[in-house]
Amino acid sequence: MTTNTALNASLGAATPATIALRGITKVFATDEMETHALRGIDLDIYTGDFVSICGPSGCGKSTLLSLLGLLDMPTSGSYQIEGHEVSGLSLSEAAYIRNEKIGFIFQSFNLIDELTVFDNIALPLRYRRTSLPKAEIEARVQACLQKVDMTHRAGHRPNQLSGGQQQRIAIARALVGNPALLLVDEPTGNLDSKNGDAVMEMLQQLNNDGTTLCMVTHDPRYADMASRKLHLLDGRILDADGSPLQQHVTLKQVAP
Ligand SMILES: Nc1ncnc2c1ncn2[C@@H]1O[C@H](COP(=O)(O)OP(=O)(O)OP(=O)(O)O)[C@@H](O)[C@H]1O
Repeated sequence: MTTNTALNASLGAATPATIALRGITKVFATDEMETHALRGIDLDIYTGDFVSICGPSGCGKSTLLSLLGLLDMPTSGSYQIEGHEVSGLSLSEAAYIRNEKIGFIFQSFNLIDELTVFDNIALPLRYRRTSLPKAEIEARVQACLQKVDMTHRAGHRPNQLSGGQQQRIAIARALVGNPALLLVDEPTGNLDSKNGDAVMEMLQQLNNDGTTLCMVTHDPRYADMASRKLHLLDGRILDADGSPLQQHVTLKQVAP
């Protein structure tokens, strides 16, 4: 612990949020119309949180996840990751931060069938600006394969695996870069209930072990597994569940 950290801890100072959104809006404009997909989102996510995002079709869930993942930029507002403003980054800077800080798990597993399971998981590390030694890549991939209990399938191709197994490989790929935030979009959408439950148990375990998660889901059972539930309607956060356990997640209702 550094001197400053120790001092802050002893003074009970608030830890800065890993993710801090302030007044985030997103407008999609065409010649004919403007769609206000997000209308002022304030949200703090701290290390170790598990946040779920629910809401009806078209309320802005995917848009919010895209902004959090730096796949798109807000129309206005501030977005900080670990204290660094990222809302105005160029495409290449955004790609760099995304690869270093954020892991993605999608409904469709988005694995590459031409590569082995091992190489799929190693891919984010191979795209890093600073290349890692081969031995470190090997060690990290093996550790992630172990986490998802898929070591025995390292040499297989994704299309030789079941859907549940493919999602576990996608989870390993998302984890391999030690992301500050794991963004999860309908992780069980392509799975039967047994495999869906197994994937959710795995995500819950990762969160118990310290991984920070933000997940979009339509399934209320899975949303309830989160430590904090966000409800979106028409581009606004409606309410928080008020759980006393997670008071460090700050949600604000934003006036129209
Ligand atoms: N690229 C785009 N261009 C124009 N409008 C868009 C674009 N992407 C999203 N929208 C609009 O923004 C609003 C929010 O869309 P978004 O995909 O975030 O909703 P969602 O809550 O994820 O919906 P679903 O649950 O159906 O996936 C919708 O009205 C949608 O039509």
